[in-house]
Amino acid sequence: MIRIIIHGCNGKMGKVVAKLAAESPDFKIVAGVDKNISPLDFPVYSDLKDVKEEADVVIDFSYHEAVPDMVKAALQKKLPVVIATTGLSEEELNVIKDASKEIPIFKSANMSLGVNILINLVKEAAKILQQDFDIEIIEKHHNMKKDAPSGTALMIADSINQVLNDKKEYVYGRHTKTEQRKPNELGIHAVRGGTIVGEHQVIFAGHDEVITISHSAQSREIFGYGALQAAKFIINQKPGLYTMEDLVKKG
Ligand SMILES: NC(=O)c1ccc[n+]([C@@H]2O[C@H](COP(=O)([O-])OP(=O)(O)OC[C@H]3O[C@@H](n4cnc5c(N)ncnc54)[C@H](O)[C@@H]3O)[C@@H](O)[C@H]2O)c1
Ligand SMILES: O=C(O)C1=N[C@H](C(=O)O)CCC1
Repeated sequence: MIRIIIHGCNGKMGKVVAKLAAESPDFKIVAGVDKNISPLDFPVYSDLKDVKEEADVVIDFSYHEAVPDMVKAALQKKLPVVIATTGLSEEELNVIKDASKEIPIFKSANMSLGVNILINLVKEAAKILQQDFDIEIIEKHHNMKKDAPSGTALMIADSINQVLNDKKEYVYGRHTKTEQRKPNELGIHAVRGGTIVGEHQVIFAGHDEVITISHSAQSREIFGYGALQAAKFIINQKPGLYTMEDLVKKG
């Protein structure tokens, strides 16, 4: 049985992870950490460094500013970490990279299998269509989401640039009255409203034809399930920074 500490346990995703873990014989939540220490079915602390329970892994769905201290505490405790939180700054990402020299860290802006398959399809399409098609990404999420654009939209954009030798320049939420679109632009647009779980559309627009590759999350459970699979994977790895690609490759 894998013993888990949930960082961000009182949030929407923290609660989904706790529910899925409680339904499985493979996982046990031994403690939670949140700045909101409302009681749950397991002990809740305000800081990972104060957690007394023995654990095998930390799963983090919290807020970008909370991630560096969480990673430093995991490093002290020599605990592997699964990071799902998005909106991380360069500085925060560097803390993760440094820590991954000493502990195994899994990080993905989208824990669903479907989005990771979408990324493979988008990379292939981008290679084939790069000359004649403009690429734009539209993402839609619920009105409680703090970061925009989504971590997933940025991950998709980066994967396109990876196969196109960094030739795309990101343009966020385009608004102009004087300038037309340049061919090297990659537009990224964020919509926020209601309870939308997560929608990503990658649009390849050519002359008189449009190809759209899209993913629609129908529940938060797909992210929670993916995070638990990532926890199972990361506890057996050497120190390093791992992604969904490593998990999918392993099968
Ligand atoms: N990678 C994925 O598949 C995926 C899926 C869904 C959400 N997310 C990301 O996960 C994060 C959380 O999403 P959510 O919808 O659960 O948000 P949420 O706001 O519902 O929950 C975040 C929780 O973190 C807690 N928190 C905030 N600051 C903290 C701090 N300094 N220390 C400890 N706890 C703190 C909050 O109190 C809250 O309970 C977001 O960044 C979101 O984009 C990622
Ligand atoms: O609900 C959120 O917040 C989500 N965030 C991730 C992102 O920013 O890409 C994944 C989808 C849900």
